[in-house]
Amino acid sequence: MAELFYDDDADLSIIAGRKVAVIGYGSQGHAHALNLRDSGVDVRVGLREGSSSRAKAEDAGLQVLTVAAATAWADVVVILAPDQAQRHLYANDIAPNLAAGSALVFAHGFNIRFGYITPPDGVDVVMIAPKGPGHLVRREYVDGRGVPVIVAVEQDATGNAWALALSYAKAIGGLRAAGIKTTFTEETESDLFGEQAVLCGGVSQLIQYGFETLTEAGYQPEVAYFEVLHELKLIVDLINEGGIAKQRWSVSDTAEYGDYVSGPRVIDPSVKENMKAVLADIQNGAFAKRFIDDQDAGAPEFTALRAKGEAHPIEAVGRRLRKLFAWVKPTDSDFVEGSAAR
Ligand SMILES: NC(=O)C1=CN([C@@H]2O[C@H](COP(=O)(O)OP(=O)(O)OC[C@H]3O[C@@H](n4cnc5c(N)ncnc54)[C@H](OP(=O)(O)O)[C@@H]3O)[C@@H](O)[C@H]2O)C=CC1
Ligand SMILES: CC[C@](O)(C(C)=O)C(=O)O
Ligand SMILES: [Mg+2]
Ligand SMILES: [Mg+2]
Repeated sequence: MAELFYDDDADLSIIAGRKVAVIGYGSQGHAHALNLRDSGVDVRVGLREGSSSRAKAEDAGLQVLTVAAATAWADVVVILAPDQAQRHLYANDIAPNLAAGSALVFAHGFNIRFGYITPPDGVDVVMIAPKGPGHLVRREYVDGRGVPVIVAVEQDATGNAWALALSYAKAIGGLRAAGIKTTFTEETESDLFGEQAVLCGGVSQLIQYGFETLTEAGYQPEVAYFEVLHELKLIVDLINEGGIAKQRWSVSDTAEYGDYVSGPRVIDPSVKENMKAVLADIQNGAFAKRFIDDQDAGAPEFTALRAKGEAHPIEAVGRRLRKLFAWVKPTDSDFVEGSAAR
C-alpha cells in the first residue's frame, strides 16, 4: 500500500518560514504562487526579461523579479517553467545564484530523471506533483479543496527535505485531498505514460476517431460532438466518483452491455501492445530525446502537430456549440478559444 499524507502530517510553519521563488507563472506557476501566498508564505515570482506573464503576476499582487534575482533572494526555488525551458534557465540563471542549503522544487521529474539538470550536492531536491492541471490546483484551493499530489525527495542535503516537501504540499492545498509518496523516476515515467497513452493522447485520438466515424457516416457534426466529446465529462465524473463500476451502474443496461462487447473490439489487445511500446520509449529516454531535440531545433514537429490538432473539424463545431451553451461559463480568462495561446 502506498504511503499517504494528509494535512495533519505536515507542518505549515516550515514553508511559511522560508523565502520561496516561483520561477514561471503559467498553469502550475500561478497556482502554486497564489496558493502559497494565500497560505501565508513569502513568495516572489521569477520571470525572464520582457515576460508576457509579468502583468498577470503583478495584477495578482505578487512581486516579480528576474529569474536570477528571485533565485538569489530565495532559499526555496520552485521551477515551474515548461520542461523544455528548465535546463537553460537552470544553467544560466538558477545554478549560479543557488545558495547551499536551499531547496529546489519541481512539479514533474522530467529534467532530473533524464539528466538535463544535475543539482549540486548541498541542496535539497524535492517534487510536489499535482495530479491535475494548474488551473484546477488554484480553483480547488479557492473552493476550500485541493488537487491530490505525489511527493518525492531526490536529494536530502539538509535532513529536512521530507518535512519541507510535505509543508509545501500542504500550502498549495494538495494534502487537503491526499499526498502519495513516490520517487522522481516513478512520477516521471508514470506521468508521461498517463498523459500520452490515456489522459491526453489516448482520449484525444479516441474522441477524434469517434467524431470522424459518425460524421463520415452522415450523422450531423453537432450530434456527433455531443455524443463523443461533451458527454465524456459527465461519464468521467461518474468514473472519478466511483470507478468504472459506478459509471456502469448509472448508464442504461443497453449501454453497459455495449461497453462489455464493443469496448474490447475498439480498444483491442493490440492497443495494450502499443501502450507497452510507448512506455518503453519513455523508460529508455527515446521520447524525452525526441521532444528535446525538436525543441532545440525550434519545435518544427511540435508546431506542425499543434496546428494539425487545432484544424480538426471537431474544434470548430465545438467552438460554435459552446457559445450556445447557457451553462458553460469560461473560468480561465487566459485561455483563448481557437488559438494555441497559453
Ligand atoms: N500544466 C500542468 O497542469 C502541469 C504541469 N506540471 C509540470 O509543471 C511544470 C510547469 O508546467 P506548466 O505550468 O504547464 O508550464 P507553462 O507552459 O504553463 O509555463 C509558462 C510559464 O513559464 C514561462 N516560460 C516559458 N518559457 C520560458 C523560458 N524559455 N524561460 C523562462 N520562462 C519561460 C512563461 O513565461 P513567459 O510569459 O515569459 O513565456 C510562463 O510564465 C512542468 O514541469 C510540468 O511538467 C505538472 C503537473 C501538471
Ligand atoms: C495530464 C497532463 C499533465 O501530466 C497533468 C495536468 O498532470 C501535464 O503534464 O500537464
Ligand atoms: Mg500529470
Ligand atoms: Mg505531465
